[in-house]
Amino acid sequence: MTQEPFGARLRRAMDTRGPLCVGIDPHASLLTSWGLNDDVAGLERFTRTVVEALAGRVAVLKPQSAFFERFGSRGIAVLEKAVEEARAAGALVLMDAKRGDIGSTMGAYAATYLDKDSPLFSDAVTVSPYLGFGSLRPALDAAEISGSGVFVLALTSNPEGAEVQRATAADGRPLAQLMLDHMAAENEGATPLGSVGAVVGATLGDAGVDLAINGPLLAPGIGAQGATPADLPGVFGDAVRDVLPSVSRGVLRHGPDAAGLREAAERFADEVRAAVSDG
Ligand SMILES: O=C(O)c1cc(=O)[nH]c(=O)n1[C@@H]1O[C@H](COP(=O)(O)O)[C@@H](O)[C@H]1O
Repeated sequence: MTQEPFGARLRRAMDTRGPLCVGIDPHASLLTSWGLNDDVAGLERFTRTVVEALAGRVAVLKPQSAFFERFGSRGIAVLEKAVEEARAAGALVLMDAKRGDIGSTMGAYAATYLDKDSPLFSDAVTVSPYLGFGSLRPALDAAEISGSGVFVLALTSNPEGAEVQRATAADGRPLAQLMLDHMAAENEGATPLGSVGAVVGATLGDAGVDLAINGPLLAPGIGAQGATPADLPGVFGDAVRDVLPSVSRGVLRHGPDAAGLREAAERFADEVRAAVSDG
């Protein structure tokens, strides 16, 4: 059976479960504050708690691969299990791996995250286009085949990003705009939403670029990095309805209590709904 495209599945998940992505970022400091050891057993317990509390409720879970990779193969095994269990509970899994390389190597990353037969197969993956948008072609093609999605960095939430992303490209456009225009071309004609998303930080004040890519806009930076759901209309303007806000530490700090995690996620989703309907 052909998988329904990611954009359509995401739109439905956001409508039914609420417009929120919760990041699974097992920082050493969070493991400690949850009363866990900073080891594989702690990682496993932390991840299982988040998945059990939230995978049946939130639209998207976004594990940050680095926090699992730092434990080597046993950390990756925890990540594989989390992806499988979160998807089985109905959450879409966005693997935050931020991969980017020459096209031939990008093919191997695509096989890792976007091929149905891979143990790390996810609903979507984050990638960097700053080796040239065309270097992402293997990932874009693999996503189309498996009905998965690709989130491409455009304007990241960190202040250092601007020196690259707002630099002027050869044709006079800001580099981020050039990338967004490539994304819009990939999503042309898709309904209700394309499967190529952009990453645009919620911390930016006013994005200052044209965000009409007909695809989802992942907005990290809410919570620990200082942005709030109320900032979203100012950053995204008319595109705010396609925004998928992402929160990691702002939710995770309410663990290990499952009810605390759920309440925090619900509160953020409610605040996002209110901000979007006012915006
Ligand atoms: O792609 C991302 O998710 C991402 C892009 C970006 O521009 N900024 C950003 O913070 N992120 C990720 O989003 C998460 C933010 O975590 P918190 O600041 O704890 O909510 C981290 O996993 C970051 O790696």
